[in-house]
Amino acid sequence: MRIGHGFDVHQLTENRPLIIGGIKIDHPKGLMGHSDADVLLHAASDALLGAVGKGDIGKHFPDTDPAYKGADSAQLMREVFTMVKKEGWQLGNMDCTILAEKPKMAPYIHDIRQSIASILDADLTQINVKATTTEKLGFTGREEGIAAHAVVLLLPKEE
Ligand SMILES: Nc1ccn([C@@H]2O[C@H](COP(=O)(O)O)[C@@H](O)[C@H]2O)c(=O)n1
Ligand SMILES: C[C@@]1(CO)OP(=O)(O)OP(=O)(O)OC[C@H]1O
Repeated sequence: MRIGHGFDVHQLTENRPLIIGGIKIDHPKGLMGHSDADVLLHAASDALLGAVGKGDIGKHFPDTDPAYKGADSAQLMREVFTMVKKEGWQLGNMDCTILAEKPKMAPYIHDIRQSIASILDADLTQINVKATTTEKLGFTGREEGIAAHAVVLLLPKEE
């Protein structure tokens, strides 16, 4: 088995949609980035790449490449998971944490889990997503940005 961890941060800004885990969230600000800035899918993709020793998404989809301007992070994660499967691995489970003072993520958690499960061709029970504030402390507490962590366990693919 293999384990991987991913972490990502994006700055909150006006005039951008807020997309987390492939789901559009109702909020006056969105995340800034070269792609759609989906902080959770970036952390999850990095966890998958970490587990198979293949670097991070910035290495595979550089933020200097115009091809990835406005990119759909769900599509990038599908490509990452294809690499994982080619290496002979299947998903065991994934656990994610979103760090955000606002908005309240609870109403979106089920949809986000479903969205990640669909990208990874997984059962809902293999994907856990949770959120925490940082009690108004730090850049997330000041609502300057949102961060996400993800941990993944991979198992050898059955023949
Ligand atoms: N953006 C967030 C942050 C937290 N939650 C939920 O609220 C609970 C309490 O958060 P604390 O930071 O005070 O521990 C947390 O366990 C989450 O269920 C949320 O939905 N959205
Ligand atoms: C997703 C990519 C795509 O160019 O760009 P960003 O949206 O800037 O995201 P980040 O996590 O800063 O870097 C990873 C890049 O691969």
